[in-house]
Amino acid sequence: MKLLVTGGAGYVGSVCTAHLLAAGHDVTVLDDLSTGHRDAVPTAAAFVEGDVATAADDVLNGQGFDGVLHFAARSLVGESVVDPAKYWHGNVVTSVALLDAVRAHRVPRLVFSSTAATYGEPEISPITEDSPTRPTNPYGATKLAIDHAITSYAAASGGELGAVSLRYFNVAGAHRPTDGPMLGERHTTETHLIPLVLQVALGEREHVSMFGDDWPTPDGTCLRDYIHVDDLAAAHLLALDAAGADGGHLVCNLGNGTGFSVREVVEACRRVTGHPIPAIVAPRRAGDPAVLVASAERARTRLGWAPERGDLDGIVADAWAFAQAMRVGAGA
Ligand SMILES: NC(=O)c1ccc[n+]([C@@H]2O[C@H](COP(=O)([O-])OP(=O)(O)OC[C@H]3O[C@@H](n4cnc5c(N)ncnc54)[C@H](O)[C@@H]3O)[C@@H](O)[C@H]2O)c1
Ligand SMILES: O=c1ccn([C@@H]2O[C@H](COP(=O)(O)OP(=O)(O)O[C@H]3O[C@H](CO)[C@@H](O)[C@H](O)[C@H]3O)[C@@H](O)[C@H]2O)c(=O)[nH]1
Repeated sequence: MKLLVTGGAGYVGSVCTAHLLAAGHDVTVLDDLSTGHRDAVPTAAAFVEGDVATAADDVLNGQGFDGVLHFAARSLVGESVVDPAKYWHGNVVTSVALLDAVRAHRVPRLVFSSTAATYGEPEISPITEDSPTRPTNPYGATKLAIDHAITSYAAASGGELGAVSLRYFNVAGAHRPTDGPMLGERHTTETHLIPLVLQVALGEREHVSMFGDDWPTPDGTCLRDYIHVDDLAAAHLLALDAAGADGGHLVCNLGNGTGFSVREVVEACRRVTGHPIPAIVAPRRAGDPAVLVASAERARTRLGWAPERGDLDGIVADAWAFAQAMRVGAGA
């Protein structure tokens, strides 16, 4: 298929681009490099530097694209609380402009990066797609708004547009291609647990802070469902097929269905790196739910997806290999 990948210079988008290319698809990446990296775009992909809000229409015009995978977004929870305009414009306004371009140029498939943050504090665990959606921060609210917009555009298309929203839980790990450099998480402003813990092992920070040890969980630290980025990419390939099948809008969670605590993640990082990784207990982080674990039953039944890389040490080992490769690449 001829595919447009927005945000393909970012963490998840670059790994998915590598998988799409390996599966034989023809990929164009559209990215404004606001948080992404030009050298993360696999060389076999075409690259257009630009803002999705203003450039997507031109890129799609008359080119016969078979599908769009929309990863481009602002995605820092804390930043969304202090600067909501950046999120309502950068995520919602941008995505509506993309939907208009998809409709105008009759692109038949859309796969969207949604998030577990659309659910907010869950009432039951694991979280199914029928759980209440009550986001606790603007980031989650903007992603939920985009999901609603996609539902209405798909419904109004008379079957011309089929869409799948994939609600990722905690994406982690890195991609080891058979050729080319590793692809992984390389955020200038890093807030995610695993890369932060690994920065301690690299000697880039003295300790990791565990945000709260008095949560209602077995060891008092938060539980999250960590999913390997390669498993996530595999789901995108399946979602492309599903989006083309019968129009409409399908929403699927992507996670392993197992929660690991912050303490367990730190211990896994100690095992994998051999570094003692000092950890201190810090106050709770505002907006954090105690437990976020996915039921991915719908992705299994509707997409035929089965994650294969759920082992926490394996996920951390790939993230560690990537972190070390980046350090060597930077001349450290
Ligand atoms: N990483 C996770 O754990 C996680 C979890 C749930 C959902 N998601 C979603 O997955 C997607 C990818 O996340 P990521 O971690 O790879 O983030 P990322 O910041 O690494 O990648 C986002 C990419 O989009 C680009 N971009 C942003 N706004 C743009 C715009 N208006 N026009 C063109 N390019 C633009 C950035 O330059 C970057 O390359 C996001 O939509 C995010 O909300 C991520
Ligand atoms: O220095 C740190 C960083 C994080 N944490 C904790 O580690 C867990 C995971 O945090 P983080 O890696 O920041 O991910 P989340 O806040 O769970 O959010 C991610 O996972 C969500 C789905 O579960 C997605 O919606 C979001 O987009 C994505 O950023 C949380 O309990 C944090 O409180 C710490 O204790 N110390």
